[in-house]
Amino acid sequence: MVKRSKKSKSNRVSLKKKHKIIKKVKEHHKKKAKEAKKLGLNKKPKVEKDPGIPNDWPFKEQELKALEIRRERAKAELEQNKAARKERAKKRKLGLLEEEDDVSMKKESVGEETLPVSKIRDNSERAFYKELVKVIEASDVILQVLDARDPLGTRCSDMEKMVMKSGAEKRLVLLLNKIDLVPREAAEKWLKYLREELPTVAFKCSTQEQKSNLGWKSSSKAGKTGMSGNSILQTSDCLGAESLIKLLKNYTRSHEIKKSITVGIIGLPNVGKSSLINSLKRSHVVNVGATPGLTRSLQEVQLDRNVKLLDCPGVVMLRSSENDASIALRNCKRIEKLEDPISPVKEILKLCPSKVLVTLYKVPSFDSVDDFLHKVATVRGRLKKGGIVDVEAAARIVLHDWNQGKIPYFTMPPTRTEAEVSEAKIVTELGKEFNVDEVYGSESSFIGSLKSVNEFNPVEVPPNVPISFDERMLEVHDFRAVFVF
Ligand SMILES: Nc1nc2c(ncn2[C@@H]2O[C@H](COP(=O)(O)OP(=O)(O)OP(=O)(O)O)[C@@H](O)[C@H]2O)c(=O)[nH]1
Repeated sequence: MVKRSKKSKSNRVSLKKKHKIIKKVKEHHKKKAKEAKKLGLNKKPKVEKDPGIPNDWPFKEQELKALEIRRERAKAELEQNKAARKERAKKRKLGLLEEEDDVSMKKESVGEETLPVSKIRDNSERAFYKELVKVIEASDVILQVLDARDPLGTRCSDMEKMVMKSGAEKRLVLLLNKIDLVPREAAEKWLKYLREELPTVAFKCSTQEQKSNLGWKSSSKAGKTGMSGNSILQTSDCLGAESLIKLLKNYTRSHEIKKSITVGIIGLPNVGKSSLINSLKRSHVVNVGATPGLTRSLQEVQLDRNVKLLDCPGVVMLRSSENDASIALRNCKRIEKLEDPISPVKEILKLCPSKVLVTLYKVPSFDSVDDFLHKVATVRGRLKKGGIVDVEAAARIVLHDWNQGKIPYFTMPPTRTEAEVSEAKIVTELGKEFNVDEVYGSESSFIGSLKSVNEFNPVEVPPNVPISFDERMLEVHDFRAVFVF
């Protein structure tokens, strides 16, 4: 055996000693386990076994059958709920289900009497209408946002009447939004036309995605640097914010007694009300999206010490009896909810030269709306099960493009009749309150730098007439009656 040096500090031991230790530890554990067993310490608690139905019970057979039926029923109910959930999720994905429908489902589950879906939608539209009334009531200045592509078609005469009726001290201002989508000639003519009736400002909302620090393009810079039409169209910055704020400040100053004002923002769905608020606030404070009806209730945003903004939902019951397609083309209905998306596309084909659509969708020439949609569906790969082309999906794509400005179009103001000319008056007093000359002067620079018709060849379409509310809603809600809350 190797003798260990007395100086060595190593812990190495001989194998004999190591095995002896292992053996001892094993014996110790064994002894402990034996003792624990004796005391009953490591016994697992016994699970009470279900004795089941005693064999000698006379009704055992019937009871087993009833049990089986109950089990089957519970299983079927689970399956049913699962299928209903799947169906609802599918509908929600397609945008066919509203929150109210969910509410009705919940009510159904607790056994309450439920309303038909159409009635629920009616009620939701009335709720939006009530929000609109609240916004008008609470505001000093009401900004009606119009889509510059079709300002008359996105004007709502009933909303304007509501403002007029709600008080002599309320002021209505028009805001021509999305000017980046129209040629300079149209923007200028529309501004002149609308300014004959009401103070009107031109605007382009910021379309930036970031949460804060949304850009503003100063109107003076746009003019001085001679920004080309191209750069104006490409910039995602907001244009016209300075002029609008100047206009509001002028109004605040002209009413010395009143230091702060509330500005209600109203307009048809999708004209850009929420985008306007975000652009002014320079951050995403309210939700924005290409879906009409995104804003569902009144929202308050404090712009600064003197100005409070109120965002209003745009969906109200609109008179759609004469032409559903025209409502769809004004971007007032959810495209996913349209029962017939093909009719509005038919209208688009009537308005647009086929050359424009062939180039835009990269399809061969077509001879009918069905042919066009078949070709679009094939090019875009919209196929149903079994490889059948999905014409409706193609129609929805075209409608989206129309509403988002991918199919460029614009309108020109109609010539006023003699009666209208005498009616249309520049409300000089109103103009003074807002000091419009100063404001209009500052915005002319960026209007001048918009693209001209020849530069991007948009399609000129006839302007629509202003839209009204559905009479059914007006019957129920007399304006004065609704103002009493
Ligand atoms: N090109 C362009 N698009 C804009 C402009 N302003 C808004 N949009 C787009 O228009 C769509 C609708 O904007 P929203 O601000 O959600 O419209 P809204 O009026 O609040 O809509 P509702 O909530 O349905 O009442 C969005 O896709 C915006 O990006 C603009 O000045 N130019």
